[in-house]
Amino acid sequence: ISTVAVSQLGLKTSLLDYITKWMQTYGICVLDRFLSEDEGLKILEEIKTLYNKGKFKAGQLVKGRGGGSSKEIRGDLIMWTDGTEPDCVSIGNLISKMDSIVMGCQGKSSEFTISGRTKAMLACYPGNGTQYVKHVDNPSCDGRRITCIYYLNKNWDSQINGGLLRIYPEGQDIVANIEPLFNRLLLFWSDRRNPHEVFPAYATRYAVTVWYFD
Ligand SMILES: O=C(O)CNC(=O)c1n[nH]c2ccccc2c1=O
Ligand SMILES: [Fe+2]
Repeated sequence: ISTVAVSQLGLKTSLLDYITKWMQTYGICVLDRFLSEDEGLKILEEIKTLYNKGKFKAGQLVKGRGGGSSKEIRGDLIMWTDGTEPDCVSIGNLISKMDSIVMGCQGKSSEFTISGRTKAMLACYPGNGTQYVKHVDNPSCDGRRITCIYYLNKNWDSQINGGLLRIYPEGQDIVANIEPLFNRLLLFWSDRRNPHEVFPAYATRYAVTVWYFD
């Protein structure tokens, strides 16, 4: 995570200023077309391959309507990677580009005092009506400051496929409805300022999440 990476990316400070302003004003920032179409497709292919190899494990098991354990429907499925494995090269590239913008915002606002991050969590909602109930990512000051999610879902339409992310910014009577669109990057403060939920998804829904620590 170096400033050299930022300059190599040729990131104009205007992008970093844009991110900082949105994070300060709304606590949420959406960047569309974050990578090139080709890079996005490579990441999607890597994730599908990993998923089809059965490398994802149950993120949360939810009780089916029957209530009994036999009725458990599969919830979201997840896999952790630091992007250095041979079959995660494009995911590794995504992580370093996420690092470049989050670290690039260092010093632009007191809230961006970032000292590290988690590995990347690859998540798949298998499209059987799986949802993620309203929650706060970091309700207990566990150090996570920023949630950074990259979506990979081509031609997604929440009217048909569900899977909308709805954020309820604390103290505001507005909500943010975010479609999990291909090549879209989302950042938001991980703490109580941003309770959020994922509506039931009726098509396979992929995302890559990294949490940044202060
Ligand atoms: O995919 C989204 O749009 C938002 N996603 C979330 O808020 C979210 N938050 N916390 C998690 C913890 C473990 C496994 C999956 C998750 C998860 O999808
Ligand atoms: Fe979350």
